[in-house]
Amino acid sequence: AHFRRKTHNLPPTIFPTLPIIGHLHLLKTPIHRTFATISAKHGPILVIRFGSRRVLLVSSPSAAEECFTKNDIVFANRPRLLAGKILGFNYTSMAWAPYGDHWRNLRRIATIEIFSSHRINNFHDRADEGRLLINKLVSECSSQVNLKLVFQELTLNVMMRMISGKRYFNGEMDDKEGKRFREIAKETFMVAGASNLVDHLPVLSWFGVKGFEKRMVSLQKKRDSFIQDLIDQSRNRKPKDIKDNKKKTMIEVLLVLQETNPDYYTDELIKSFVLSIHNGGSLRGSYWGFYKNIHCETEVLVQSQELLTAGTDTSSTTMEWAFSLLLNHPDVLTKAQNEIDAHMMNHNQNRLVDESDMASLPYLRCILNETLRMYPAGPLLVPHESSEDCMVGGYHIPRGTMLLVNQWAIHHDPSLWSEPARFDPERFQGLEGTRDGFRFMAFGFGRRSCPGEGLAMCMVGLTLGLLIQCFDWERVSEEMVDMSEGAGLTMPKAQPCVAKCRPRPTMHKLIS
Ligand code: HEM
Repeated sequence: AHFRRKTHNLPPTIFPTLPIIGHLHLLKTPIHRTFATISAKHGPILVIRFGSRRVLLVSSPSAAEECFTKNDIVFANRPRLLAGKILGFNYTSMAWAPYGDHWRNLRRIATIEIFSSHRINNFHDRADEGRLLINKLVSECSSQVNLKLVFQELTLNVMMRMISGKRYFNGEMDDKEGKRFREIAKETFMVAGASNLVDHLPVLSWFGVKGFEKRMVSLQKKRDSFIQDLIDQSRNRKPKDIKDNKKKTMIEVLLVLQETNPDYYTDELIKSFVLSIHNGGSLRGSYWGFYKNIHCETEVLVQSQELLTAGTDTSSTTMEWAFSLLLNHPDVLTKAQNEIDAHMMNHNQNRLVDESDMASLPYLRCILNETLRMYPAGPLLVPHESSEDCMVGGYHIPRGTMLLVNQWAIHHDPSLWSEPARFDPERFQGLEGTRDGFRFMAFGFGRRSCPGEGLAMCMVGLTLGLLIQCFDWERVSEEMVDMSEGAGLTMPKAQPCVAKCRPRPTMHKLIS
């Protein structure tokens, strides 16, 4: 059943709404699919309840457009969820900060000091990580390659090199510090796994919730002290690095700012900044735990996020989906290989692709866009919250409403895409960039959209380009790669992508 509350002109809702938990009982994983089914039945603008929290669920381009254009400032706030309090440094990190001066300043620093193309180009070498990856694959080629691990380690190395100049996987850092980092990463996975409780909602007890909170707090302490150590080390190294402007790490950039304004650029701020950057896309939560929190208020939604694995999570998951699609569509893989070969031939060059080639490889970009359409790493974006009353689709939306934009539903709407379930990179031919109005926006839109977009596209594009250029790839058996989505809000693959590769004969010289 479905009705409209004419009196207040609120959007339609759905029945039944249960006491305390609201509509939480309806939520089955993968949650973006459940929401898409609900919206297809009841409409693209709906109000549902997560316990006491009012949630606006939007799943059409025109409604999304209204939220992120005329109402962009109103929705630029974030809801205060438990994870934001604990992992988001009491709501001071970029992703969790309420809309206001502090958030604006973080975004401004990030835009200029971290994500400007000048900085992205000068941060510690992603191409170098690419080459190390090729070496690793050449030596592992005889056996099957677990691409999930390969991509996770690569993106962790890239992000940590950018942040602190260090790499922690495969190589030099097999010391105490590397071990500590890898342990934190592992624990993050465990906490993430343990808290994926949506299936067990009815049996959750207050103790379960408290136990989880305790684990998050303890994990956060370890991350905090890890980053503090990195800051202290950088502080000791600083004078000589400052001169070498090009090779400054992110921590060093922030330490220079600390000198000019120590009261604002405290170590706390640097830590929250580092973690929210590192956290990258996973702010939307690599998973959400929904619980019935009987004890406290009637707050029932807890969004959790990974930190140390997370900035990497969105990018590495995107790489994994892209590669799985390519393994299942060898014709597309060959076409991408031909494009890279032709590009090199046209320029009379015999070298590995680098980021500067990306603009000349439109088909590779189509593959990325089509991957992000089918498997957007933030299928529901990150939750927003309205800071004032506003109107969407002619409905009245009260202040304090949490906004979820189901971009997965928009990306799979058959009235917007022909055969949405088909992998068809050609459909993006001619599109420059990563946005197609409001029907395709894998990085969000407006003030709160992803600041890491440029970096992510470089990192994912370069990695795929190198692997396609250097190796021939095959599935491990006749069977197609399993494409099921695991439980979680960053759209993880249920099964890790495993493949076989062989260096291409024409590339032997270059990669040996
Ligand atoms: C393929 C990779 C990625 C995808 C698909 C992605 C997507 C997104 C999306 C959909 C949002 C939420 C937008 C909204 O709230 O409406 C977001 C936010 C964010 N992303 Fe990304 N992202 C990716 C990679 C990264 C990387 C590599 C970084 C950092 C290095 C990053 C940093 C952030 C931050 C800090 C926010 C929060 C911004 C704010 O609240 O002001 N992302 N991302």
